Amino acid sequence: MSNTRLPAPSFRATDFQAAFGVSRETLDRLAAYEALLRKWNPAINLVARSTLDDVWERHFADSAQLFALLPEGTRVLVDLGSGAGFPGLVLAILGVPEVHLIESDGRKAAFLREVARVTGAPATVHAQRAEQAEAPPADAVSARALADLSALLPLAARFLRPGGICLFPKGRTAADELTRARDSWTMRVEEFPSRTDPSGALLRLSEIAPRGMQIG
Ligand SMILES: C[S@@+](CC[C@H](N)C(=O)[O-])C[C@H]1O[C@@H](n2cnc3c(N)ncnc32)[C@H](O)[C@@H]1O
Repeated sequence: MSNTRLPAPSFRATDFQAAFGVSRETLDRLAAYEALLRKWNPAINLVARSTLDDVWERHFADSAQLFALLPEGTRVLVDLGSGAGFPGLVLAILGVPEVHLIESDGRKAAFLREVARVTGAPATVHAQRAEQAEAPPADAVSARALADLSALLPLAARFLRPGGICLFPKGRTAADELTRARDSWTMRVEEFPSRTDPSGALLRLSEIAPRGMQIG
């Protein structure tokens, strides 16, 4: 995918295509996803109504920008607290081969299954809490807007293979969350600017281990 800056405002499908260089087929799958989101949202509140007219930027582009941060050869991605599918389901549509979406709300999980069915995305939905769900060892774990880093890391550690990485988009609290998390965890931290949230940061964490334990 190319890495041009996002145009604004009124960011639409054509802008998404220009920004990420995706194929016509991928764009069509995302358009089908958007249509389902609009259809289901009034009944089950998948995303804030105020963001529905801005899905291509606030949700699709915000998720898609993580694709370029995945290590080469990433096969299995586990997305925690997927909600309406951000970022995990977008990353499956963009080409991650095996994505596991973990979402404890049964109605949201049903929506995720329907989007995966309609778009053919390689996503398996687990209608369970992340504390209980099982998935194959993950090359990468993602989560957006689920929890503070100190709560996220033990959840992510349940799924990560040795040497796996975490991708967490964070808002302006990123630095404070990192400081607190470092009390209990050692990790390599890389921070990238968010292309959709000027006050946010994309955290890529690797070499993650509880303090006092050797890295696997
Ligand atoms: C604030 S929403 C964020 C959804 C999505 N990641 C996004 O950014 O749009 C958090 C989601 O996580 C789910 N959730 C909360 N705790 C969870 C847990 N322990 N395991 C799995 N899902 C959980 C909620 O049902 C909700 O859909």
